[in-house]
Amino acid sequence: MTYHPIDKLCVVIPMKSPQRAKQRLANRLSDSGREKLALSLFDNTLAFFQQHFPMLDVLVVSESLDVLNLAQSYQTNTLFDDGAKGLNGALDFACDWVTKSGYDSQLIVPSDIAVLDPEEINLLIHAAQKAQVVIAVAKDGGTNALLTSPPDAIDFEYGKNSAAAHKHHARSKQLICRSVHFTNLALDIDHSEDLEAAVLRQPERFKNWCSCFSSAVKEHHYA
Ligand SMILES: Nc1nc2c(ncn2[C@@H]2O[C@H](COP(=O)(O)OP(=O)(O)OP(=O)(O)O)[C@@H](O)[C@H]2O)c(=O)[nH]1
Ligand SMILES: O=C(O)[C@H](O)COP(=O)(O)O
Repeated sequence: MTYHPIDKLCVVIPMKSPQRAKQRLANRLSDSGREKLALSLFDNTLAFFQQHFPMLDVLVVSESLDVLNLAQSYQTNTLFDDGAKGLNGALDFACDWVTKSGYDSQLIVPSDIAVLDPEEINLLIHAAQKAQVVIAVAKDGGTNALLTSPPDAIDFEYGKNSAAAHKHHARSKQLICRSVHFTNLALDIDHSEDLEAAVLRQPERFKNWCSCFSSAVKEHHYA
């Protein structure tokens, strides 16, 4: 098995405009609730990398100037993408920036992971020493982290069952690919059940969105 050292790594965080985020929660949260949830998860992601991985450069790609301003307050690099080509288009644009800026590797982390765990990120980076593509699989078969060396090792195909699609791309290019299943990294917040799972892990942090929870969860945690 080839040893593939990680030298210069850039973390890429895509974030759509909060106004159009968390659509799958539209039947459970008000518009301002969805916006606040998206921004709170994004802010938590920025704070996490600043606190636990200050040695890593971060790039935020978004069509929202408010999002890019918030990112700059955490001293990240920022890239405006108009969002016309969706998540994959924004990531192609970001990947181009990362490659041209001389990074050897890229770690894409969406801005809606409920609980980020430094140990899991360290394991992911460690796995990339022996694989050009490392995929942290989401609870629904999506891709919740994607570490590629070089950054443009594979095409991005985020969407339904993207973990399998990314694995397929890596295999078809004869790249070494590792899929990992981490408890925290698997939980991005898409549906109300995901918020319920998040509250079991961090009740205080997620209590503001309890209007979204089933009454059983509310009674159990906030009686
Ligand atoms: N820059 C950018 N980021 C995006 C775009 N679409 C999605 N994202 C980000 O990609 C990650 C995964 O997004 P999704 O789960 O598809 O979208 P979401 O807003 O979290 O939820 P839904 O609206 O319910 O799909 C989140 O960090 C989003 O903010 C886009 O068009 N541009
Ligand atoms: O992981 C993906 O491919 C996209 O982010 C969509 O997946 P999701 O349904 O888990 O958000």
